[in-house]
Amino acid sequence: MIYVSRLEHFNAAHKLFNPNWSLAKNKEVFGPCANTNWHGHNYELIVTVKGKPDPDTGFVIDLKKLSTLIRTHIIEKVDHKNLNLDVSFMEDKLASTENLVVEFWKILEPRVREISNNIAALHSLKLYETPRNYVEYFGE
Ligand SMILES: Nc1nc2c(c(=O)[nH]1)N=C([C@H](O)[C@H](O)COP(=O)(O)OP(=O)(O)OP(=O)(O)O)CN2
Repeated sequence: MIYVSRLEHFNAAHKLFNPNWSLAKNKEVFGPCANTNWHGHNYELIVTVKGKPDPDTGFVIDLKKLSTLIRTHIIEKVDHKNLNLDVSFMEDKLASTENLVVEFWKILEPRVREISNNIAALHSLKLYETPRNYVEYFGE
């Protein structure tokens, strides 16, 4: 099994805010991340796909196609956006890195199979919110 990865980038604004709590409790739990007027991050998304190389191409997946897929279905939806206000798949969800990566998985998983003619499968997503904070998701 070979693991093939593509790195993409976006920046976005958000705040961590639980609408069921008071502002004071949100500030206590989330600190500056609950800032009323938002804050921003430069996110890095690493998409890893697994499979066996196609004997005709030597590719598990064409990385150009994978990049186009990620850009079309994820990056264009979130880049230079407010994750709390502008992104339909984050509606009614806390804009944490964990919740983002789960929504990204739901979007990418079936499409990776489709563009690879079922040769490849999504293996993991790694999302950096800051250079020191990241989450990984394997779809379980
Ligand atoms: N489990 C999670 N914890 C936190 C998340 C998250 O998405 N999942 N998010 C945040 C804040 O949004 C943000 O990441 C915090 O930013 P910041 O404190 O600037 O990030 P760093 O830790 O990298 O900065 P330092 O300079 O190292 O303090 C908080 N928690």
